[in-house]
Amino acid sequence: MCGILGLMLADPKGHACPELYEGLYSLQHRGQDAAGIVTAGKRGRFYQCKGNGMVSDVFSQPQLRNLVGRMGVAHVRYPTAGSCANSEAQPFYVNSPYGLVLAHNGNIINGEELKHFLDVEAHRHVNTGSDSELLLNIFANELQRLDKFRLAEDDIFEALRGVYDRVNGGYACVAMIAGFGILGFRDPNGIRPLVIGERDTPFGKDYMFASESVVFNQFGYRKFRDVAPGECIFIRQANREDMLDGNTGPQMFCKQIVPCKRFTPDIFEYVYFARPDSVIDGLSVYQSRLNMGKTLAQTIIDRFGPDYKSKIDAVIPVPDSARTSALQLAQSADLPYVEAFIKNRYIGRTFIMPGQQIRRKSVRRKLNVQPQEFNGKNVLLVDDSIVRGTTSKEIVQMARESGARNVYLASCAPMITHPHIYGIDLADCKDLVAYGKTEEEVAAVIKADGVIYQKLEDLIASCSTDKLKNFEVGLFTGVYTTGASSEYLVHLERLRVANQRARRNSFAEDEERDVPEDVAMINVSSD
Ligand SMILES: O=P(O)(O)OC[C@H]1O[C@H](OP(=O)(O)OP(=O)(O)O)[C@H](O)[C@@H]1O
Ligand SMILES: NC(=O)CC[C@H](N)C(=O)O
Ligand SMILES: [Mg+2]
Repeated sequence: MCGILGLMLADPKGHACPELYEGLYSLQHRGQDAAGIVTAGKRGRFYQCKGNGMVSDVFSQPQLRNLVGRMGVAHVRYPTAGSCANSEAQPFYVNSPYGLVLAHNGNIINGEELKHFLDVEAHRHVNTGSDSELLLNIFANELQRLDKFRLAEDDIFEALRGVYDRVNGGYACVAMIAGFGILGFRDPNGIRPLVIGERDTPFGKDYMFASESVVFNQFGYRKFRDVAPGECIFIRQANREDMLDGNTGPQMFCKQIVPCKRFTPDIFEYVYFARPDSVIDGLSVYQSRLNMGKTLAQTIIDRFGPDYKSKIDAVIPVPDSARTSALQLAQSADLPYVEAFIKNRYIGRTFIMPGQQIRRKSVRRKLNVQPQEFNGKNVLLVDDSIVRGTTSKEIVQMARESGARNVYLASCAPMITHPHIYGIDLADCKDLVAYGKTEEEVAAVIKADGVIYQKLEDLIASCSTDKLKNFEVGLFTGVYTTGASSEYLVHLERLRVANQRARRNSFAEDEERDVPEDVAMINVSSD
């Protein structure tokens, strides 16, 4: 679950960079490993700054000033394929044809096949282990095949048809074509989210693509909608004919490239990935989390029986993501809600940090207790999900150290027993605390007096609307929207184990230990 942005300003003298940079801060929760911005200047030249680190680490003011031009794309990365090397920071660039840049959120599940095709048939050089670079090269190859001196909108749509034919997985992408425009497209199942917003200006409309609608609020993009599964939206810079017609602003073209296969957005966006103030596929993430709290309250009442109030003295959220649901749970069950874990606002999300040791340490650095809220009490801790159990083990222990009598843990998500192939970097399903276990066994591992999970049907009901009925829920069931062969799952596991080893050794690829990783065009980040 990376975060992506694309921006085209109507003002020909405008600069997209400041808004892209600010926008990345609103998507920082989607990826903390790397960040990047590429803009296109007036003469079609690209300017880039990217590298490993948080948004605040990667960009300096002088570097940002060098990112000129009214259109650009940007990315924050949480690696799910390839490695954590600097050179895999996005957006990616290829010079041929036309000059292309792409930023991708998702995971491609037929990467090996694509790599073979690009090598043997398309003869395109791929420089990293990133699936996003494969995707960009597939797009480039499809454009190349059209063999046009200058592109028209329909050529882009035609090329994308080829991309949809070849690429399998979950993907939401924004791309930029030098001197021409920006585009956004989404996989045919709508697994990964993408929204487009527009804003009126004296020069025409500004257009912005974003992983989450939260970005639009801060910049005044009042009108926005989801990119449909299988749809591409292309925003073209005004050309000579437009100008002659008096249209100086960018022009928007929408095309359903392939029919929507099965509309199955990733339910984990609602559980954890997204910010509560975003709206994804028409459903407010905040509302879905309130719903989860309500249904989970009922499961808890059923579990503890009619005298549940005598068994639970306080409902305590595990900051940050569980807050909304926990508050609703407490209200629905008429139990006191207590903010007894205090979060250090300067520590990022621990789950998406690379490496188990740093994750474990960070839970303690991130969360601290108000001991009087635990002392002598029976507490119900509420988290949005229990994945590896890193957070749960620590917080249960912290509650006990503060004198809690009984410590129960409730999860807004059901038991996570399978890999999340489109968004979570998990090497092995044995790393999942619930893998092959019952609720009682999970409770024993995390040393809680009881663990209560949301039922899958309740989670689905919490996220369902008139238009949203089906979801990608493979991490709970092992059945994935796009299918996933056992070979792919083994491949993914091997890749991620290798990455974990590389991270431990703090370099990306054994044989390239002494080699500067970044082979890139004007890389302002290393200037
Ligand atoms: O069982 P685990 O492997 O620990 O993973 C689950 C935990 O990780 C996430 O928190 P995180 O700190 O990443 O983000 P948050 O501040 O948004 O809750 C999630 O909200 C759970 O608390
Ligand atoms: N989390 C993501 O969306 C990751 C995108 C891509 N698979 C990468 O690893 O860079
Ligand atoms: Mg959390």
